[in-house]
Amino acid sequence: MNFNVQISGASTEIQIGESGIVYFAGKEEHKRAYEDIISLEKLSGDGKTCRLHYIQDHPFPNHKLTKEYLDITSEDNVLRDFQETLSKKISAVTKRPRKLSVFVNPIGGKGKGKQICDKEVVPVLQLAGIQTDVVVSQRAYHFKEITENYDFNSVDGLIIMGGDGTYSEIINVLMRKRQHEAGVDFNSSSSLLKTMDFPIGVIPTGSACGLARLAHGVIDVMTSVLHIIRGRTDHYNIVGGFNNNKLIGYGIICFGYVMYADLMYDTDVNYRWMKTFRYIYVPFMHVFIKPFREVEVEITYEYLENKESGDTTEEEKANLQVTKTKRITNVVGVTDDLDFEDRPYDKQPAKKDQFIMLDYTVCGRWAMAKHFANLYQLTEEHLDSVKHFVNFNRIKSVRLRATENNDPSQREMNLRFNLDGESHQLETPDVYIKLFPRCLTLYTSYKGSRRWR
Ligand SMILES: Nc1ncnc2c1ncn2[C@@H]1O[C@H](COP(=O)(O)OP(=O)(O)OP(=O)(O)O)[C@@H](O)[C@H]1O
Repeated sequence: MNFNVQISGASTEIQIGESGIVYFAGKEEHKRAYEDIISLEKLSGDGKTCRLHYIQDHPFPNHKLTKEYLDITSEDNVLRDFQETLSKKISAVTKRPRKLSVFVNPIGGKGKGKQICDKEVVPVLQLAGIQTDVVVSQRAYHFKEITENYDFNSVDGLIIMGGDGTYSEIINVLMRKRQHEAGVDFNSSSSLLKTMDFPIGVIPTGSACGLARLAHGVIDVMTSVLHIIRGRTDHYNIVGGFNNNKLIGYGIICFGYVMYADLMYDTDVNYRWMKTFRYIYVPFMHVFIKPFREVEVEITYEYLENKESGDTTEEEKANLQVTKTKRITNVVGVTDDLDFEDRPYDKQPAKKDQFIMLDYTVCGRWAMAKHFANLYQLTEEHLDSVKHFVNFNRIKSVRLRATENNDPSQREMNLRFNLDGESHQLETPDVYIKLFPRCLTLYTSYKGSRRWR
């Protein structure tokens, strides 16, 4: 089926294909997939001018998606038929959600979450024919309560607007609910978790939005909205933190122990009075002023079984677990097997179900500061250069147990553990972190490298 229209005053034909439309604008042929067509909006009262809103991909280097438009004129009945045909194709060919709940943290980041929701998010979703139910939190941890009680059966998915703290708070409730409904004992680290199929869209309006970057390759509100409109989904890892045979929580982006946990605790509790200046002062204090705290731990890394070989012996399996006792100053882990910046993306090995963890032994202050500055880029070359104090592993679980050979006055501190920026107090200084691969479903069509910058 074809439609005769004018684009920029020139007559042309829009062809309706299986997966998208094809038309000429000037001498150039354009193809637009149905998932990239936001809508055809009527511009003039007589119905003879319409605006085709569509999604434009900018894959490299910024990975952004932008919202563009094209004005089309024709007879009103032609444009009406074209509009109807497009709507039917979009419903039939794409997985565009029909209704979404939008949970907004109004104080995250620069405190603009609600304005961004009203001005940039909801209008574009409406243009794409997606209904929304906007819920704004009134206080800290309000989303825990809201998520417990909200009827998610009435929507196709959930959008979360905020930072990692908000994503983590809500996803933790949803993951527990999902396991509870399926009769899975989530407090047992050996339970096989049920994947959370209910799709979530993350829109970055907080100060740290690692999950949005991982899912979309960029921190950009419009890019996230347009990924949601495309309706495609992908699976992401989570880690479970366990202590004393209980689940502490699920981590969606990172975890930390010793320096990282102390630093986050100071930011949250001891130096909150400094307001935003604490985000500069507390890291500075931990790297340049406070003595590095050493904790002796028994640390058990569990490596991924070599699936390719198929016939792994019992001895080889046992060797996939390595236990060491060492004095560490810091532990930082992320939920994914991130890509290295200095390795071309197409040369990266296929993604495996494992996560990256760094543990540190004592080093000089400048070495640590330089390392943190370089870590942001995550290059193999850099990690090779700091091997003398940073131990890098790709693992599927880790157990960290502070031994009895530690200063008793630091016992309380050794009970601090951090998941996604949230401070937790352990009951015993013994934490087990396990990867649950691809348990989270996020709206995204991004296929590029997974990085933290
Ligand atoms: N209306 C609210 N008032 C106060 N706190 C809230 C409100 N809504 C959510 N919160 C809390 O805000 C915290 C931080 O949110 P989030 O991480 O999304 O934003 P952020 O700007 O990245 O935060 P942070 O400054 O902690 O990095 C969450 O723990 C959440 O419980």
